[in-house]
Amino acid sequence: MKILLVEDNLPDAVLLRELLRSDWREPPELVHAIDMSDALRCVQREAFDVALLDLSLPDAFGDETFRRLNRQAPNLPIIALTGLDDETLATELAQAGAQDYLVKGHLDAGILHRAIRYAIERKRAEEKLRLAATVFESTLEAILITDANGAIISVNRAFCDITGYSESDVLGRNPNLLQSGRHRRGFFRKMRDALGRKGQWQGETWHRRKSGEIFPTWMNVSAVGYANGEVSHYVGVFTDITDLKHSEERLDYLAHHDTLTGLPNRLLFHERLREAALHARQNNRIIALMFLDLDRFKIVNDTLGHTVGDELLAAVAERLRNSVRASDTVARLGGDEFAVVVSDMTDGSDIAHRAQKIIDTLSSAFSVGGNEVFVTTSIGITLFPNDNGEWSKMVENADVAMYHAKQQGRNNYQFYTAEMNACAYDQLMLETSLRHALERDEFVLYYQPQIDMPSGDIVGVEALIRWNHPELGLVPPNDFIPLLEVTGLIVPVGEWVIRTACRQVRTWLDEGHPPLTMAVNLSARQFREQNLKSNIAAILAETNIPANLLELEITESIVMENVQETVEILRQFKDMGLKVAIDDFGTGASSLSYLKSFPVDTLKISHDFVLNLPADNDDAAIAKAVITLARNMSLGSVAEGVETSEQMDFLRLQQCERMQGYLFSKALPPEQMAALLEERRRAAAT
Ligand SMILES: Nc1nc2c(ncn2[C@@H]2O[C@@H]3COP(=O)(O)O[C@H]4[C@@H](O)[C@H](n5cnc6c(=O)[nH]c(N)nc65)O[C@@H]4COP(=O)(O)O[C@H]3[C@H]2O)c(=O)[nH]1
Repeated sequence: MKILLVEDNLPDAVLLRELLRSDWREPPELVHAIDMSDALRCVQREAFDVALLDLSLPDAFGDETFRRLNRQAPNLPIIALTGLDDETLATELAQAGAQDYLVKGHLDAGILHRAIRYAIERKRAEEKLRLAATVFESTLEAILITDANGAIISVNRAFCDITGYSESDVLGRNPNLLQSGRHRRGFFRKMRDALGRKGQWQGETWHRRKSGEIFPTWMNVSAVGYANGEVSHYVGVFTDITDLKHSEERLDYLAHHDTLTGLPNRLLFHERLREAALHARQNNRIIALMFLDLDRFKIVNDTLGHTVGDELLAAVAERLRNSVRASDTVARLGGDEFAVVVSDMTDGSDIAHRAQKIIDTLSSAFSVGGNEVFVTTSIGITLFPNDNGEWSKMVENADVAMYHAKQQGRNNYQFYTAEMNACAYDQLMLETSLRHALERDEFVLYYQPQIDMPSGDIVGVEALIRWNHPELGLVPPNDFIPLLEVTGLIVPVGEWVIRTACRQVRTWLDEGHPPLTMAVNLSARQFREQNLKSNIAAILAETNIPANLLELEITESIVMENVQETVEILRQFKDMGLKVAIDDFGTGASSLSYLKSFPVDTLKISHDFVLNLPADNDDAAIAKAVITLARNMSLGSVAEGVETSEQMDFLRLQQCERMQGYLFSKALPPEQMAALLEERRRAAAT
């Protein structure tokens, strides 16, 4: 230990030196200064553990003596020495920072040693406190201290800066005034549990500033306890991590996206594909993966430069993004390779159509860097779960398929399996020619007579479409109606059917035949088409035929799809004066309670039930039930597919009102139907 003794009185100095040397295990090193100037020089030159300072020196007196030395050496513990026992001075000095006040006449070695030890200890403690206070105030982390009950007793400046609350706003209040309301239930319970168990909790929290703004923080809460383990305080320290979050989000975005096109990159693509496959498996859905490679990209890049190449890639990305549904993922896998994940499909029938759409979308010119550039694309397609049990195989399969597409002469798509390729090809061919069928006038309507029972008169006809394909010949409707539905072509074709059928009615009326009901089939899409009613109204006006001669046939399954909407549409038909028949009645699952609310006129018994009449008991029971039901509800009944006189007899016995089938006539082309009507007229006349 090194002590500075500042004493001008030599006998006092000798005495003090004696006292200091006695009883110490290791005698302290003593430096003696005889006045203030000497003392100031000493503290400037070297460091001391403590100073004993006489307050009456030749060049300084009283508290001024202390202040001067303290100013020069603020870290030095100073014990004042004086001959006076002056309480006022002692208090003044203690307030100014002196560690102790000793009266020279009353000193012994023990008192002196104790005073020195305490002075040094106290000074150290004071220093620590001062340091802690400085850290508390100057740190950039917000600090709040609560008592054991959670009432805030202190906050630092950073807390006020970050939260916008002043100290007086929060003193005595609970920290939950910072709560953002953004945490799930249980969050704060977990925090309390951790504090109870470990005395500490840290994690990300959302707080609310005084302004109401919510912000993220990284927070550390510690319980401060007494020796007996009881909690005395809680200390919360948090930093505002808004900026960090932004950079984190930015980094996350960069890690998952391609900077050039803004599309998901390979990493995110894999995540999305995995998610889509998982969802598909759980919900019995199908997903498709398309791999795309631009066919002539390298040439563009090499001849027009990388800047134009980059621009082209960005433009391709944009077109791709616009050609898929928002729920699908378009990703750039690198270079000129892109991928499309088509998710959530009930079947894969439409995927070839989508691939073709992408090819068409990319085939028009791109305007990049002042140039008109054309690119084509080769697409490889694979389906999950069809092609292979594992979704992880999809990338490999799509790659194989894409390679195959390249080999096939580029600008085309190929499925992973050969069967799908063949099927897609046929479908595409059919679809392409279907698109032209209407404008090329290849559709014709055939008419199948409906016979009234028991009179045997023709009271109506059902219009049945045929496609007169230049190479395939007469194509039956079941082969192309589904395709018309998928492509949306059913809407214009359906309109053509209604118009042609109504014109036919007009012609027959004009030719003097008795009015016949014209039954026309409506497909699901047509039935829910917004413009259907206005189109029908326009056609009726145009052909000038009464609405009740037009009977719209809708299958039972269509009717049951959206019952509420169905009732609404049927009511509108009714208001227009149209007739409505439920086709294939008994094959769907319509309940009687629904049937009552449907404003319909006729129930048609499906030929499936007529086929085995009267031998098949089940079919007989169904046919009988439908006819009885129709009669009880004052609806008409029509049996379809009547081929034999046994079938006819059975149905007639059940009082079926109308019949239709090969027994009477097949569906006939217009001229043959006209001839049949003419024949009937002549027969009636004779
Ligand atoms: N085995 C047998 N069959 C008979 C007999 N009598 C008639 N048929 C056939 O049974 C089908 C009756 O039409 P559908 O049940 O409405 O079933 C129709 C209808 O759902 C649909 N369809 C036909 N034309 C159109 C149309 O213009 N628009 C819409 N949306 N669908 C149509 O195509 C389906 C099939 O039509 P088609 O091939 O013309 O077949 C017709 C008809 O030719 C018979 O005695 N025995």
